[in-house]
Amino acid sequence: MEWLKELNEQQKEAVLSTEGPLLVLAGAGSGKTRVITYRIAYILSMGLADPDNILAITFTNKAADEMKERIKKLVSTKSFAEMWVSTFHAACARILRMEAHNIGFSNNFVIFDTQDRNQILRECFNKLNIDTEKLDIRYVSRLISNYKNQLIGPSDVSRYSDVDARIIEVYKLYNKLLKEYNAFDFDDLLYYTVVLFETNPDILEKYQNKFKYILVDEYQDTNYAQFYFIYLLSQKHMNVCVVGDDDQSIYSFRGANIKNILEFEKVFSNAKVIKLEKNYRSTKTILSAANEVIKHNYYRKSKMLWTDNHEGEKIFLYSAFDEVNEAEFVAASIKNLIENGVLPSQIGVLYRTNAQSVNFENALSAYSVPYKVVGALRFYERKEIKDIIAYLRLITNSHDDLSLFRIINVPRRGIGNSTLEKIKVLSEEYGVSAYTILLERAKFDFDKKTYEKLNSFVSLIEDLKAEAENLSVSQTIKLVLDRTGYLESLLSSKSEEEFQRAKNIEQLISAAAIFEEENEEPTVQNFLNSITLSSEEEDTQKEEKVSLMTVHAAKGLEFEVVFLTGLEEGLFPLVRAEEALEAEKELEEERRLCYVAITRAKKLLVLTYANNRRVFGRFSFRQKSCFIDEIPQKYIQNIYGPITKICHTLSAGINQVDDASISNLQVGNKVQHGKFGVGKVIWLSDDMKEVVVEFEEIGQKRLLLSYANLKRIG
Ligand SMILES: Nc1ncnc2c1ncn2[C@@H]1O[C@H](COP(=O)(O)OP(=O)(O)OP(=O)(O)O)[C@@H](O)[C@H]1O
Ligand SMILES: [Mg+2]
Repeated sequence: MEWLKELNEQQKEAVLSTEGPLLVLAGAGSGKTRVITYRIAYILSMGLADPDNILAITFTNKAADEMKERIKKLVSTKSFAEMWVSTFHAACARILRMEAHNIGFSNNFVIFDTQDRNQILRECFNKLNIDTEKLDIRYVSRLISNYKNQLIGPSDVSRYSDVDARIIEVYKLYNKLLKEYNAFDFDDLLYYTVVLFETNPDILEKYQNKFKYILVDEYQDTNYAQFYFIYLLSQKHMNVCVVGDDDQSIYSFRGANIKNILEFEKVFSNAKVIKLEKNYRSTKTILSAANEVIKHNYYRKSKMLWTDNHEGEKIFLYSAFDEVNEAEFVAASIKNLIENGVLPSQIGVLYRTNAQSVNFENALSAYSVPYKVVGALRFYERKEIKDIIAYLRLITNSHDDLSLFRIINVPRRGIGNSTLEKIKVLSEEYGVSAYTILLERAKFDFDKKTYEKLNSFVSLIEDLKAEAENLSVSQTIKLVLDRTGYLESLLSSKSEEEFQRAKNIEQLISAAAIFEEENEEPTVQNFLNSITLSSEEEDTQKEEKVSLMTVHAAKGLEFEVVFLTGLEEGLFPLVRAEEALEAEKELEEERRLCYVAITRAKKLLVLTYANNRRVFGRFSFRQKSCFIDEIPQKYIQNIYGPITKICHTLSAGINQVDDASISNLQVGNKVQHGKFGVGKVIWLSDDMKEVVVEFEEIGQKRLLLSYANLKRIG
């Protein structure tokens, strides 16, 4: 285990203290995620447990994949597929796939996403004759979600809060419908897993025995249901290790409860607590700025965080005329950084709200900079993809009415609204699924024409069901496309939009093929499971692209260069400082968000704000964010144009060379660059900061060594 040397003393202690409850409470970039990764590797290497005895929880699916990859690099010859490294949701879905029949669902349930949920809620409002003008669906949606996160069922609500009786009615009906559809929403996955454990002690015991070691990353953002899930599971072996940072708790609006981390020692008596104080990620300047900002929060455990890293460049501050100019500045600067060898994937553009992305998208396109918007326009939420998925869902679970109504007339089959209404009414009257009504269609008085149409729809679905049994996921999708004429109807249209849709479907088939390769049990059902869970974040592409994302989505990530944008009062912080007396807690959460944002940057942090911004199409005058003023002036350098013009300043600030293979680079070495390909070093500056490479394809380029991510290959 040579790699234990890659840990400092405190990290090593956290990795080696495998038995008993452990809390690692530490600031950003101090190696918490590394501790979890190495701890798993250590447990496996020491033979303390098999991969299937481990449950590790990460905040996103992407983080789970990365963690698995890293563990594989540290330990070899183990059956990794058995190891549970996933989000809470995915872990619960996996348990319910095997156990849901114990609580009145069937194991082939479907998972409804947020859109599905709102549609079902609309249905509930209709049925209960509630006016959506008077009661906001999104409000009720959030409320129900909050209840579930706190493990409060419909019949318990009135005990906990003084809530409108209609909301309780909606909650009850909503749950009833989901059960009829044999579906869970995201919150249900946790809620019902806990219900399962509480009502079936033998099943709980089975999983308690199985998971000898439990590890949770980003513990500060767990909600009550998640805490309780971990609590129940860990009661047998008590080997539960959680890592987190109270300063980075940013999901309270989704029910996350910071108490979980602050009271860990109370709940798990004898818990060991380890603090990590050394930051490995950021320059001294960036870390100091982050420390200064977070110091303004009153409700926090004070922490020390220091770094051995270089002073680094000052933090750049750009004051833009308006949001268009801000985006232009960011795009021009990025273009220049990339030309100087910074990999696009090492650049992050962060903003407070999703709506801000559009300006950056436009500007980056204009500068031909490749980018991806992380977390927005989710692939699996596009219409055509949802249509095909609805077919797959219906094939695996014909009681899924939501999917049935989605596609019964897609592509058009001439089944009119009045027929659909009639089917709905009948299914309610008889208390069966809509598909059952279709199967029994002869018993009801559909007119002849409609009857024929229903006939052919049912035989289509029945044929698909029968044939799909022996097919892989991608083959099943192709079968659906073929039999329904879905793709044909898109391709026959000449519009660009339809063409794009066809392209997206192609991508879905590729995604299915990848799924088949990577999974042990690549059934259609497992595929559906995995995509519904990953659609909350989208990052299937691994190409070289600049990342645009909200600060929330950036949690746990790191970039060489971070642009933190829209730093204006009323935007970031989203609450106004002067209203902060009552909104004190909200302002503190905004400040934690700002702390998360700043600490994503390794070498360079660029802050921007606009003096004018169009809000609902109208120009409004903006004031710069109070957070900017919380960073001492000595760390800040105002700049007045794109980073282009001051590239040499930038290079002067970057005197750190990361990669050992590059640190003793010499003229004549062969190197590889992410974008420019293979080349030969023909000049090196005395201070080893700059290098000129003769690339085979594009000729000479002058690069900043610490940014260029060159790999020596000869
Ligand atoms: N002992 C170490 N030696 C060298 N590099 C380290 C060490 N520990 C952590 N790092 C590096 O520091 C960076 C931050 O580590 P990591 O992401 O684990 O921190 P974290 O505490 O989880 O951060 P966050 O709070 O943002 O989630 C990573 O690039 C990691 O590889
Ligand atoms: Mg982390």
